[in-house]
Amino acid sequence: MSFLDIDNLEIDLGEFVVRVDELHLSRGDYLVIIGPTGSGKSIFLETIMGFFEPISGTISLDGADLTTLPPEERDVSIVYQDHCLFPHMTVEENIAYGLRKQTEMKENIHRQVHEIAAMMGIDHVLNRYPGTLSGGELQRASIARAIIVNPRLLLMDEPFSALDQRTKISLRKLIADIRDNFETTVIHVTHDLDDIWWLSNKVAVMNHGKIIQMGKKEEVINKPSPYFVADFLGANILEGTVEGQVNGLTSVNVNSNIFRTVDCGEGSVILSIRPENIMIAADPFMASAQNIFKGTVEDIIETSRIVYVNLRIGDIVLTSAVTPGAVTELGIRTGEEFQVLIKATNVCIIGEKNKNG
Ligand SMILES: Nc1ncnc2c1ncn2[C@@H]1O[C@H](COP(=O)(O)OP(=O)(O)OP(=O)(O)O)[C@@H](O)[C@H]1O
Repeated sequence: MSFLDIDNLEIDLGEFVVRVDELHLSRGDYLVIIGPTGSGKSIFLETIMGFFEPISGTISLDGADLTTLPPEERDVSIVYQDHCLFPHMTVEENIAYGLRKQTEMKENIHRQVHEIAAMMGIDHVLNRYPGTLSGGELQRASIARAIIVNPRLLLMDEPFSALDQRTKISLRKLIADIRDNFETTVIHVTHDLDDIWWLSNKVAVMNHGKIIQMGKKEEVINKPSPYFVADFLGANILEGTVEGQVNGLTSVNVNSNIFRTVDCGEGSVILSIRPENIMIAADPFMASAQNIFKGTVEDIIETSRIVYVNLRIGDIVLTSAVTPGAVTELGIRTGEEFQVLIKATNVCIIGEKNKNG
C-alpha cells in the first residue's frame, strides 16, 4: 500500500471517459501530469477532489478510502488557474476560510493566517479584497488558502498559466519551498514542461482519458515511451534498423547514418534523442561522445531562454537545444558546419512506432 493508491478508476461523463488503471504515490511525491488539451487531466484531478463520482474503482489516501467521501471530508486541497477566492471576503478571511471550518480558536486562526501570509509574501494585502490584487498576489493567496489546512494531498490545475514569466518563476520557487518544508504530496497539472524540471520527481502523461506513461521524471524525459510521449515532449524521433552490437553498444542505421546506443533492440526500432542532449562543437577534439557527425545548420529558432538549432546530417535533421550564449560563442549561423556530438546513453530505443500512443 502506498500513500496514495488509485486503482481501476473509471469516470464516465457520457461523451468522455477517463480510465486510470493504477496510480501510486509515496508521501512527499510531486507528480506533474501533462497531456494534450482535452485529454482528461482536469476531470481526473477533480475526481480525486471528489467533484466527479467514478462508476468504478477506488481512491485511497493515507490508508483511508476516499472514493465516496464528499470533497470537504477528503483532506485534499485544490488550486486552480483562476484564483477562485470569495470576492466579498478580505484576503485574510479567504485564507482563514478552511481553518474556520476546522473550528480552530480565533487567536490561532489569526496567528496561522499571518504566518502563512508572511511566508507567501502577501502579509501586506491581508485587509484588501481580491478585486484589488494583482494576478500573482491572488494566486499566492489561493495557494495560502489551500495549504493552511495542511492537506494530505495538494492538487494544482495549471496554477501558473495566467501569470507572467517573472511571477511564474517566483511562485515556482515558493511551491518548491512548500514541497521541501512541509513534505506535501502534490499532483500538478500543467502544459509547461518547465514545471517538470523545477518541481516534480514523477511525471505522468495523459492522452484520451488514460495515463499512457508514468514514472520517475528522468525515466519519462529520457526514455519516453510510447511514440506519442516522445513526440509530445519534443524529442527527436528517428526510425532505423539495428545492425548489430559492438563493444556493448547497439548500432542503429538511420538513413545510412550509424547511431550507437547503450539500449538493446533488434529489427526496426524508433530512436528518441532529447534536443538538450545534442551538443554542438566547433572542434572534433571535444569528442568523448560515441556519436559524432558533421552537421550543417539549417535554421535557428530563438525562444526566450533556449535556442533550437536544426542540423542537417545527410538525409536527416536533428534539433539541438542550446543557450543563447553558446550560439554567440560558437558563432552558430545558418549554412555553417559543426561537429554534432551525442552520448550513447542519450540515444534511446523507445520501441516500435505506434502513433496512436
Ligand atoms: N462535466 C463534464 N461533462 C462532460 N464532459 C466534460 C465535462 N468536463 C469536461 N468534459 C470533457 O471531457 C474532456 C476532457 O476535459 P478536461 O478538462 O479533463 O481536459 P484537460 O486535459 O484538463 O484539458 P486542458 O489541458 O485543455 O485543460 C473534454 O472533451 C471536455 O469537453
